[in-house]
Amino acid sequence: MVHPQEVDIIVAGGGPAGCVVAGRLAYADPTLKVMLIEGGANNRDDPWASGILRGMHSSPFTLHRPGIYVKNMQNDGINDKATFYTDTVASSHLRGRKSIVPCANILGKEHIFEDSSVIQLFACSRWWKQMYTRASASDWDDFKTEGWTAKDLLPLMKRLENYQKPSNSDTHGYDGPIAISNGGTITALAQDFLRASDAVQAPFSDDIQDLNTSHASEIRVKYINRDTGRRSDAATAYVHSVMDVQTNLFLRTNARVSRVIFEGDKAVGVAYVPARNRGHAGQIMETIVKARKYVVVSSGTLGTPQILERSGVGNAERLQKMNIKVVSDLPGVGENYQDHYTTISLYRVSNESATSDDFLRGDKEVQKELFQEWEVSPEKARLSSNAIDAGFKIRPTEAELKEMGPEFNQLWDTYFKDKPDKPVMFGAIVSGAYADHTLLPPGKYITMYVLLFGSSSLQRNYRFQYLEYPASRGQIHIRSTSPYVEPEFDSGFMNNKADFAPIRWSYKKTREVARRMDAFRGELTSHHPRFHPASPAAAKDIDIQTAKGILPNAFTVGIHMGTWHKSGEIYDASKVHKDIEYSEEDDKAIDEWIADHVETTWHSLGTCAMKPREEGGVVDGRLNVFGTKNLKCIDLSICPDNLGTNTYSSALLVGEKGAQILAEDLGIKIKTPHAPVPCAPIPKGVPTTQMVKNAVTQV
Ligand SMILES: Cc1cc2nc3c(=O)[nH]c(=O)nc-3n(C[C@H](O)[C@H](O)[C@H](O)COP(=O)(O)OP(=O)(O)OC[C@H]3O[C@@H](n4cnc5c(N)ncnc54)[C@H](O)[C@@H]3O)c2cc1C
Repeated sequence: MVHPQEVDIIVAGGGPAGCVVAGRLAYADPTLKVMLIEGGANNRDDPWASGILRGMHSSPFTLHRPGIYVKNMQNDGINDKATFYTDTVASSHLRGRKSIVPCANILGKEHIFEDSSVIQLFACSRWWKQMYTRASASDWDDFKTEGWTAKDLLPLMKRLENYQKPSNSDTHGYDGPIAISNGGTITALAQDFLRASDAVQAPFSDDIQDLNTSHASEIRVKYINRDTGRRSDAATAYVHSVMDVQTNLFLRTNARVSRVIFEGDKAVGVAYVPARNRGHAGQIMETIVKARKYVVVSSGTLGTPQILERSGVGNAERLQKMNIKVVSDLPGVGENYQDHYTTISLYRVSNESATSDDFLRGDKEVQKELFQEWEVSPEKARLSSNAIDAGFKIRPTEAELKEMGPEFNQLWDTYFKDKPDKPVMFGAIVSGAYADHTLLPPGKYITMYVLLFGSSSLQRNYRFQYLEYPASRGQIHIRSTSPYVEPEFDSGFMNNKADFAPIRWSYKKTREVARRMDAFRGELTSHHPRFHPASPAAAKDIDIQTAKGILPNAFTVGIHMGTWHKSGEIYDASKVHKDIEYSEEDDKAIDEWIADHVETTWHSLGTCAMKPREEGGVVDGRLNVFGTKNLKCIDLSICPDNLGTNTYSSALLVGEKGAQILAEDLGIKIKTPHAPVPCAPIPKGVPTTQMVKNAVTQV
């Protein structure tokens, strides 16, 4: 079908929030013409976008299979499912290193990763993209905006979920389009992790995503449909579902929105360009689409401010330097960038442990077995999970707080202390090495993945932090009117020395958990701090007995670097572990390791903040861009404050809230339940893209 040149609503950007807005509005009113314009490819029928629907017989790698996610994270110059934003500014505390923030570039954005729901960890966006966590109630209350408290938002949180796990909490929804479950098989290592977590005072809970729990462990919950074993992504759930049953939702992919078109201060359409500028002798060839009612910019924390600036909405002085006509002078556009920190450390586990290592290494026999398992019973297959099956949220104890120093304690007192629902750290176990397997010795691994919410540099919209650490605010701005020119990006990453303390704490804490696991067989020394060899804290690698089990016929086990490797102790099931004691020198080694390896967590938010205009705000509580008409921003860029969570659920929620607001403005009603989500099982010979839930039974 030829797309119309004029519609009622244009949604620019098909990440999770954009998919929700476009799908909800189009389904609410079949007479409303909605166009969704996405810079990346369509995830439907892409065998490598984990999370999509696809014929089951075309390739052993067809992937809506959550276990394949890592491939979408490769920064190899070929993978175009992600955009990699590199800091323009090197961090003063990372020994001059620049950080990279990946961002999905595909419909449903997952989570090219974390949607970037298609990419999420192992599923959408970042390999973590499949991970379901939710912000604490007080995170939303902290927005201090009418209509945005946790209580206001709870019905919308429920509306988006098809929560498939038993729970005693009444905060979940059960007939929404996004399926949430534990995924397929839960590894034995996850249970081992939970027992060990309990030993470090992080007790088990059946639901730590209830908006209030901040210190407990759980079996991890993911954006995976329990019945089909497939990734549950926003594009499939909200957009493809509507396009299967109605004709008023127009999807344009591989199209980059260059700017919003204004008549005076009224948004009346957008101009877009091809995603790749390879034709027309490099000239910029724009296509214009008109919007009769609204233009919604949903291009994410990194994309939305760039579109606004190219359209004349931003800091007037900055725009005038590029000869851009100013529509609204909003100095807050592109400012207030926030994120989270992440570190990972690798541990050896027993040779009998079930991990994803052989599969990820490319062992053909193992791959065949796992793919076959998925074909036969995807609902319980190992590939119907990202192998991140357990995790915890925690807060530091009094003693730990003391050790973390005065700077962190200042943040604690201001931000965390009186809000007991806020965790400081989220930790999880990956049953396998999240690492390049060509660089690892043979054997079985677990990865301890840490996500840190309690940092000063990245939670910089607290007034005391502004005052105290003005250099640490992140920002993203255009350098040119061309949509093809990379922006100027300063994530503000690790520009505050105080951030080392909580990251150091999180390394020590997860190390104690790993050491208490039954499967623990040592630390992969290359993935730990370089402690002095004589320090009692020095990492110890695999014990000789386990090493011999890996290569029983080898002659070199135990020989290393012209000397003998520092072997770990042989496993002793009855051993009572004492916490490792660290000297000042050990802490220094940890800090150097942090400086070299800490990364952002791809939880970008805040660059078009919802707060009063005089405080640098860009949108009001109804998501209208100040100084314009018929223009809204609906994505995580609108968050004025940080959210202590993997942010996909929040992006979906902001999408639901935005759809609700627009429906009210338009005088229409959101329909629930949403259109039937295309789903498996897919009978042989039936084109999968046409399948909807009801049709399955008719075949
Ligand atoms: C690799 C990775 C893994 C992740 N894993 C998880 C996870 O496991 N769990 C979790 O909760 N969160 C995860 N996240 C975070 C989560 O994906 C994001 O918070 C969420 O996607 C943000 O949604 P959004 O709608 O605000 O914007 P985005 O997801 O950024 O979507 C914006 C969309 O707009 C498109 N776009 C940008 N500019 C333009 C333009 N000019 N024209 C047209 N289109 C444009 C982009 O291609 C993108 O599809 C992950 C993120 C990444 C990057």
